Amino acid sequence: MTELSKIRNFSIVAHIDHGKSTLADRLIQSTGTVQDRDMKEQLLDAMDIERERGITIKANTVRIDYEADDGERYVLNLIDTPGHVDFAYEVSRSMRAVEGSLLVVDSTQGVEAQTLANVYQAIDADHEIVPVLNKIDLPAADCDRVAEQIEDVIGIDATDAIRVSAKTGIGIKDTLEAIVKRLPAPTGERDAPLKAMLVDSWYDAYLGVIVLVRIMDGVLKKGDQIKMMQTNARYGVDRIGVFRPAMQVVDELGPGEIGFITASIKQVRDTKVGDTITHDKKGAETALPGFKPSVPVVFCGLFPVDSSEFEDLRDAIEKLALNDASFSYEMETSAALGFGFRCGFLGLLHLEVIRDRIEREYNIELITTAPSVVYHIFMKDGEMLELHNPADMPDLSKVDHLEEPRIKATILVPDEYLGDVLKLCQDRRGIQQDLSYAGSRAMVVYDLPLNEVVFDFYDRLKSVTKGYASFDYQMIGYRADNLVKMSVLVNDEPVDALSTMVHRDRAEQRGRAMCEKLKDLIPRHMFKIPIQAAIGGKVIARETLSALRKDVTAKCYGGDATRKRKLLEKQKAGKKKMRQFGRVEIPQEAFISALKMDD
Ligand SMILES: Nc1nc2c(ncn2[C@@H]2O[C@H](COP(=O)(O)OP(=O)(O)OP(=O)(O)O)[C@@H](O)[C@H]2O)c(=O)[nH]1
Repeated sequence: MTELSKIRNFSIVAHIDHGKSTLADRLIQSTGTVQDRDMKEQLLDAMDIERERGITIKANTVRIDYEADDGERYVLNLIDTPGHVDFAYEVSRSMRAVEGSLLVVDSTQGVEAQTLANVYQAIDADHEIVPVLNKIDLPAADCDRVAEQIEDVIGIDATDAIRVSAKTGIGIKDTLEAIVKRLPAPTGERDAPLKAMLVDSWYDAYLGVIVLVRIMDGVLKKGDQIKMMQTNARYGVDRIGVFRPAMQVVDELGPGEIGFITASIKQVRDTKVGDTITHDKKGAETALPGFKPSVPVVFCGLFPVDSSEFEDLRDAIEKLALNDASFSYEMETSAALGFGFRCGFLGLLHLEVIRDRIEREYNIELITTAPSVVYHIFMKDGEMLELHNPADMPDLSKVDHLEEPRIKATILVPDEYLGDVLKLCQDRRGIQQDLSYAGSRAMVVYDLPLNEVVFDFYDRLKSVTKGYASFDYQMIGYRADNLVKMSVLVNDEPVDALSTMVHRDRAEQRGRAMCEKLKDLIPRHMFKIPIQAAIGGKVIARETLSALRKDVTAKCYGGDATRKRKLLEKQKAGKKKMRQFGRVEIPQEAFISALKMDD
C-alpha cells in the first residue's frame, strides 16, 4: 500500500498522432519500468490492429515507480486514453479515475479538434493540466506560437509548458518532475467503506474477465466478497494486481491506487463500466456518480459471403462481444443476404475494427450492409419505436413522425479551405452554430444530422482540405425532420440491404446518384437489368444496365493463354465476393460504394 501523498494518477490527452503513445513509452522506459531489451515500440497499444493502424483503442494503464529530485519514491499511475472520435466515451470514463492530465500538443501542428474535445473532458473532470509541447526536435517546431494558441484557444496557462521530444528523450525528466510537483495527490480514506470505481474490463483467455479499478475509499484485498452496486452481482476476489505494464500480483489496493482484480466473472457484460464496487458486508451506502453509458450509434448488418459460414460468424461475434461491451448484436435475416447479424457500434472506426478482426482473425469473408443510425419513430398511437435497420420501417400510414440523431461537430481548418468546409457541412444539412479564428485557422461549429456524417463525411472532409482539417463530434439529441425510406430495386427485386433513410428534399438526387453508381458496380449480365430507386411505391430514379453480348475473354488477342487464364481466375475470385439477387449477381463492394455520396 502506498501513502496517498506519494501517488500521482494521470492520463495523457492529445490529438491523434501528436505523440501520446511515444511519450508514454518514453516515461515507462526512462524510469526502468521495462528493461530496454523488452521495450517494444508503442507498448501500450496491445492489439495488432491497433498497431497497424496506429490508433489506441482499449484504455490501458501502467504503474511507474519514480524516484524524484526530492529524494522520495513516487508511484505514478498512467491511464492511457484513446484519441479517436469514436472512442470519446473511453476518454471520459478513464478521466474520472485520475486527478491530472498531460496535455500533449505537437509543436509543429498546434491545437486540433481532438485536442480540444479531450482537454475539455479533462477540465470537466477537474483535472490539473500540464501542457507538454512535443516534437521539439523537428525544425518546424514553433513552441511560442503553440503555447500562445493553448492560452488563446483553450484558456489554460502555458507559460510553464514543458518542451519535449518524446522521440529523442529531451524533456522527459522535466515531465516526470512536473507530474510529481504540479499534479495533486489523490484523496481518500483508508478506514471508510470500500468504494472502487470500475474503470474498464476485458476478457482474457487465461484469466477470464479482468476488471480495472480505481480505489476511492477503503481497502480491497484478495479473498474479499464484493458487490457491484448497479447490478447487485456478488463475487469473491481471487486475484489483485497492478500493471507494470505486465501483470504483477499484490496483496491489496488502498485509496488512490489503480489496479486490476479477477473474480470468476463470466462475461464482460456483467461488469458495468462506471459501476461502484464495494464490500458485500459493511459496504458503502451510496455509489460513486456513474459514467456516461456507451450506447451504439451506428448499426449495420454483417453477413457471411459464404452462407455455410454462418455458425463460424456467430462464434466470432460472440467471442468479440465478450471483450467489448459497447459492441451489440442480434441475429438478422435478409431476403437477399440470408442469415447474419445486425450489429451496433460506437462509430465507423469501431465498425471497421470489428469487421477487420472478424475477417482477419476468424477468416470469414463478410458482406457489410450500409451503416445506419438509430431513428426514433413516433407512431400515431403514441408509441415510440427505435429503428435500427431501414428495412424494418413500419407501415407509413401508422407513423406520425420521425426523429433523427444530431451532433455538434467542431472543425478546425486553415483559412484557405474554410469555404469548402462550409459547403460540405451545408450540403449535409448542417446548421452553422459558430465561427471563430485562432490565428490563421478557423474553428467552425455545426449542428449536423449524424446520418450525414457516419458514412463518409470524415473522408470527404480530409479530401476537400487536403488532410488539414481536424474534426470531433458529440451527440446532442434527436430532432424531427422530413425523412423517408428509399428502397432500391435491381431487376425489379427489392434489395433490402441497400435501403436507406434519406431526407425527402434530397431523395431524388441521392436516388439518381445511387442508381448511377450501381450501374457501374454491377457487372453486365446476359440480359438487361433495370436499377431503380423508389419511395413507397413510387420510382424516383432509374438506370438500365445493358446486356452483355460476348464472352469477356473473347476480347483477348490471339491465343495468349496465360492472360486468358488470369482473367478467368480473376472472375472466379470476384464471384466469391458476389451475391445472387434473383437472377442478378451483385458484388460485395456495391453495398458500401453505392452509398458514398459525392457532393
Ligand atoms: N520527430 C518526432 N516524432 C515524434 C515525436 N513523438 C512522436 N513522434 C512520431 O509521431 C507519430 C505519432 O506518434 P504516436 O505516439 O503514435 O501518436 P499518438 O498521439 O499516440 O497517436 P494515437 O495513439 O494514434 O492516438 C509517430 O510516427 C511517432 O514516431 C517526437 O518527439 N519527435
